[in-house]
Amino acid sequence: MLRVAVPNKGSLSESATTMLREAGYSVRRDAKELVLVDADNDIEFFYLRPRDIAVYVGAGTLDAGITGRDLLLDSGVEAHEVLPLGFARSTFRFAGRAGVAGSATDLQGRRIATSYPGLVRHHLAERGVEADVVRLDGAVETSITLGVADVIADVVETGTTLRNQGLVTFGEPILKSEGVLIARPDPAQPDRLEILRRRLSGVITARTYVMMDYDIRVELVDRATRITPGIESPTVSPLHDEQFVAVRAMVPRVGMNKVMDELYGLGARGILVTDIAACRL
Ligand SMILES: Nc1ncnc2c1ncn2[C@@H]1O[C@H](COP(=O)(O)OP(=O)(O)OP(=O)(O)O)[C@@H](O)[C@H]1O
Ligand SMILES: O=P(O)(O)OC[C@H]1O[C@H](OP(=O)(O)OP(=O)(O)O)[C@H](O)[C@@H]1O
Ligand SMILES: [Mg+2]
Repeated sequence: MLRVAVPNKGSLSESATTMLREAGYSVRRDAKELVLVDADNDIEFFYLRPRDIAVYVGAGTLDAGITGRDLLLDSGVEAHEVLPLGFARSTFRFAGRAGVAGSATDLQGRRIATSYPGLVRHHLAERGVEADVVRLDGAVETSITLGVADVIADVVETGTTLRNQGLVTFGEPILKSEGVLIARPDPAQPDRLEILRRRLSGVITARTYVMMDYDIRVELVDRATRITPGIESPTVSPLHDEQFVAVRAMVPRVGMNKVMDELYGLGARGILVTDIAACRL
């Protein structure tokens, strides 16, 4: 049985659970449930604190887990990203009062508050900067007002929290993060892990693409399929009226209306879009 860690709280939790449900796995119904066996799929889920997940996977106690890229790198454990999952997207950045610093190299001897000391120390060490890293659990943005730090390094999504504290980012982003599936470099059950990876990847594809169908005159089918090339190649089927064919192709959800406009302009009719419930490419 594959043993997999799932975030039980925070920004990753709901999206991770939704993705597992869409991938056909059982998910817990009660937030007090910490372990869930999905016997049908030969998998056992452990609901853990997001920060602890990389630790369990790195130690080999669990085969795989869903966590944030920033949390994985901060932990410094020997586990690697198997699949980026596209949710809980954020950047990890330095911030402070306007003008306090322009880049990481201005931070020599300064106090930096963060919940990700491993990530920050590594970033500074790479640049030969020695600074005083102050580890805090959260609400890091307040630490400057309260006088325990000169700058912070924290997760930024919309930037609202920073703005509310009168802070601005500076320097290059330290990291771009999102939810990721992680595993040991030499997983104990590679075949089972691959099934999990493929199922989650299928959910991402099903969310990213729609299925588009339309009818087009035979002589225009080459031009039409250049607009909708599909993944491998579009399906072209004969119609009862031999002057027309039906075309079916996967199209990126983003921009699908533009594609429909172009097809209609070319003469396609009966253009239909349907959601993809699940897929394996
Ligand atoms: N506002 C946010 N937008 C997107 N991702 C976020 C945000 N805040 C945290 N994250 C991501 O969530 C993960 C952190 O997990 P954590 O449990 O600390 O989440 P959290 O939302 O900060 O939880 P908590 O409510 O306990 O503070 C990291 O991968 C981080 O990048
Ligand atoms: O750029 P924004 O959209 O404002 O989001 C970023 C904020 O969200 C997270 O905080 P969270 O709410 O998890 O609180 P925490 O600091 O206690 O973890 C993160 O630590 C930032 O503070
Ligand atoms: Mg938080």
